[in-house]
Amino acid sequence: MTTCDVVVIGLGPGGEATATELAKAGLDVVGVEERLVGGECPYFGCIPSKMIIRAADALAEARRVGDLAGSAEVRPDLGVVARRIREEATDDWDDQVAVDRLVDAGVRFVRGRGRLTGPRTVQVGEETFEARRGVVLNPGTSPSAPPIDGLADTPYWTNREVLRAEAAPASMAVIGGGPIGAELAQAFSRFGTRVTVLEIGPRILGPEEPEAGELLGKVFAEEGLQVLTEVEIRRVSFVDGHFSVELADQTLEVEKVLVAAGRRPNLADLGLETVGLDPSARSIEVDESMRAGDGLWAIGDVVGHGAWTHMSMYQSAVAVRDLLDQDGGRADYRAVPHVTFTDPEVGGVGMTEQQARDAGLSVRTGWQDMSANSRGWINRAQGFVKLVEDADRGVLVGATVVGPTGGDVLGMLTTAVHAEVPTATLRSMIYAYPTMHRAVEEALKDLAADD
Ligand SMILES: Cc1cc2nc3c(=O)[nH]c(=O)nc-3n(C[C@H](O)[C@H](O)[C@H](O)COP(=O)(O)OP(=O)(O)OC[C@H]3O[C@@H](n4cnc5c(N)ncnc54)[C@H](O)[C@@H]3O)c2cc1C
Ligand SMILES: NC(=O)c1ccc[n+]([C@@H]2O[C@H](COP(=O)([O-])OP(=O)(O)OC[C@H]3O[C@@H](n4cnc5c(N)ncnc54)[C@H](O)[C@@H]3O)[C@@H](O)[C@H]2O)c1
Repeated sequence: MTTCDVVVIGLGPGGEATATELAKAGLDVVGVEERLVGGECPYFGCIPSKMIIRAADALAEARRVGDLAGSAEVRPDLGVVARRIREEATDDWDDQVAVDRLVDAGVRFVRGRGRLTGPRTVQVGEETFEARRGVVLNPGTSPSAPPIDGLADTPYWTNREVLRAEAAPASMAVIGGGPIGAELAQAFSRFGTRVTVLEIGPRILGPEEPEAGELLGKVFAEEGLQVLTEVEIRRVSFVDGHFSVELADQTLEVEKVLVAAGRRPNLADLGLETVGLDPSARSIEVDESMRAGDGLWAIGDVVGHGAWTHMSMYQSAVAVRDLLDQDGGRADYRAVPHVTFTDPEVGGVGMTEQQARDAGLSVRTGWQDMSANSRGWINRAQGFVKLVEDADRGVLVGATVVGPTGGDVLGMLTTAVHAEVPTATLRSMIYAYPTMHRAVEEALKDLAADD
C-alpha cells in the first residue's frame, strides 16, 4: 500500500489541471491515466476537429472569392491538415510532453487503469494507493454506437478514427446530427466528401433553440449536404469495402460511416460500487463543491452538467478550491456557454426560450437577423441573435447567437447572463460600428418593443 494525499483517476482536461494545481500547492498527488494525458480534447476531440474545421473554412472562404473578388481555384487536400494534426497537435498521438509537464509540476504519474477498492483507496494493476484527503474522478466518456442491426460488425468510424484520417472519403453517412456530427459533416463536405447526415430527431442540434438547427439544416442543404431527419436506420452492412445503410425508404451506399450518436460515460469498471455508488448510472451525482461522497470528488463529462472542456476545467477549479479548503465559490450553472463550430457558428448560453418557460419565468424574447446587421449584410452572413429575458427581473437568462463569429459574440451575452446585468443597462451601452455584436443591440431593442 502506497500513501499519498490525493489520487486523480483519469487525466482529461479537468483531471490534468486538478493534479497539477494540487501538486503545485504542495500536496502529494498521484495521477492515473490509462490512455493519453489530456484526454479526448487534445487528441480526438476539440483540437483536431477545430483544426480540420479551420482548414475547411479556408476552403469555403476561397470558394467565396468568385462572388466577391475575382476568381480562385481550390483543390482540397485533407492530407495537409492531417499532417498538422499528427505533427503539431498530437505528436503522433504520443503524450510524453504532457506526462513530463505533469511530473515537472510534482505529480507522481501512473500509467494504467485506476479502480476504487473502497473509500480513499485506488488500485492500479498490482499497486494500491491510499489517499489521505481523497480521490478525484475524471474518467470522461467514450464513443457509443446505437443498437442498429449489423452496425457493430462493420468498421465504422467514431471521432477517434475520423480525426486520424489522412484523406477525405468520397462519401460518408454521419449517424447523429449533434455537435460532433454537424461540425465534421460540414467540414468533410467542404473537403469534397459527399455527406449525408442521418438524425433520428426532428432537426440537427436538437437541444439548441429550434431556429438554430433549422437554419443550419438550410445552410447545409445550400452547401450540398443531404440532411435526413426523423430517420429510422434499419440496418448497416459492409461488403467489398463499401457500407450499405438501409433506411425505411432508401438504401445509401457510402465509403465511410461516422457514428456520432452520443457518448458512454466511463463508469462501468471504476469500482463505484465499493463506495456506495451505482456503476450503471449515466452520471455521478455531485454537490456544488463537486463532492460525490466522503473523500470523493468527480468532475468533467461524467457529472452530467455538459460535456465541454471548459466545464471540466471549471469544475476542476471548484474541486481544487474545496480540496485546499479555500474560499471562492461553488459551481454555478446559470451561465454555461457552448459553441458548435459549424459555419455559421452556433453559440448558446443559459436557458433556451422553452427552458425558461418550463421554469415558470415570465419570458420575453428579442430577435435580430444577422443579415439586417450592417456587418452581417456586408459579409452575406446568415444567422441571428435571440435573447431570452426574465421580464419580471429585467435580466437575460439565456441567449443564442448564430453567425460567422457566433461563439465570440456570445462572450458579452455570457457576461450579461452570469452577472445579471439589467437589460436596461445593456441597452444604454455603445456598440462599435459595424460589428456583428451590434446585432445584440438590435435584439435588445426588439425585446423592449413590448414595453
Ligand atoms: C470530436 C469532439 C469534439 C469536441 N469539441 C469540443 C469543443 O470544441 N469544445 C469543448 O468544450 N468540448 C469539445 N468536446 C468535448 C470535450 O472533448 C470533453 O468535454 C473534454 O475532453 C472533457 O472531458 P473530461 O474531462 O470529462 O474527460 P476526457 O477528456 O474524456 O478524459 C478522461 C480520461 O480519463 C481516462 N480514464 C477513464 N477511465 C480511467 C480509469 N479507470 N483509469 C485511468 N484512466 C481513465 C481516459 O483514458 C481519458 O484520457 C469534443 C469532443 C469530441 C469527441
Ligand atoms: N463544439 C463543441 O463544444 C463540441 C463539439 C463536439 C462535441 N462536443 C461535446 O461532445 C458531446 C457528444 O457529442 P455527440 O454529437 O456525439 O453527441 P450528442 O448526444 O450531443 O448528439 C447525438 C445526436 O445523435 C442523434 N442520434 C442518437 N441516436 C441516433 C440514431 N440511432 N440514429 C440517428 N441519430 C441518432 C441524437 O438525436 C443527437 O442529435 C456533445 O454533447 C458535446 O457536449 C462539443
